[in-house]
Amino acid sequence: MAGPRPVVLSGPSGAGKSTLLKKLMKDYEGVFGFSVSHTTRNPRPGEEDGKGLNCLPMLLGATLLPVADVLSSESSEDYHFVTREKMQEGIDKGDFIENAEFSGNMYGTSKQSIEDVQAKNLICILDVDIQGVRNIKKTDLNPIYISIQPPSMEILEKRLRDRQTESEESLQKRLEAARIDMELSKEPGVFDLVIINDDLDEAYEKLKSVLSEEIQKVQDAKK
Ligand SMILES: Nc1ncnc2c1ncn2[C@@H]1O[C@H](COP(=O)(O)OP(=O)(O)OP(=O)(O)O)[C@@H](O)[C@H]1O
Ligand SMILES: Nc1nc2c(ncn2[C@@H]2O[C@H](COP(=O)(O)O)[C@@H](O)[C@H]2O)c(=O)[nH]1
Repeated sequence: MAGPRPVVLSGPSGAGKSTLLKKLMKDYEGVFGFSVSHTTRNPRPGEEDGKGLNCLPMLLGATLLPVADVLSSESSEDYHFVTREKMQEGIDKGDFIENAEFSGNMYGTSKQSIEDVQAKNLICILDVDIQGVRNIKKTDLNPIYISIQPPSMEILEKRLRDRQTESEESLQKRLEAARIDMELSKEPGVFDLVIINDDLDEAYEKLKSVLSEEIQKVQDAKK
């Protein structure tokens, strides 16, 4: 039997992808698994190497962190943090389904990260930029494509500044990429759904609604 369809979440940095994802994974434990990407960017405070929310029970078991502490952390979906050399080596070997340069760093989805989630029959979530969306469209992954967009550039900038994770240089690069992303997301047929993340609860309801069929499949399979 075919497993649940994967989900690609895309949209400008700071639009709220991780925030929505964190809620989803908390509300539907054992339904979703995060595809942990590789990146050459430096870890932010609190980010751990190789941690995805699908690893939450293991993480809690290993470190006895209270669930609330883990779920309230800014980073819900950390990366495999690697050097450029290591990343390029993996790309050359064909280990990645897609990879891209974003804001001065390399990012990529390894085939292994998707297989790890799909082996557990979970809905595999990929958080990728617009280049990732384009490249995944050339594969046979067949995900549901969802774009999370901010209400405006001004609000996006405020959210990114308030998050306090970026240097001014990185912030400016992300805003530039956001302008392109916001234009491309308007192209018909690129995304199955574009959600404007203004009111968080409303955006979350829309996200849950578009995923309800796949959620049901996983829940039924567990019965
Ligand atoms: N609807 C909302 N209203 C107000 N603030 C929000 C909303 N959604 C998210 N935020 C805040 O905006 C900031 C950016 O959100 P988040 O980190 O989830 O973005 P992101 O799309 O995952 O970014 P990145 O791609 O850089 O990881 C966070 O500090 C978050 O708390
Ligand atoms: N093409 C890919 N894009 C990715 C991947 N993992 C994350 N991303 C995107 O990068 C930016 C910045 O992320 P941040 O964690 O540094 O804020 C964001 O838009 C993500 O969607 C990936 O594997 N491939």
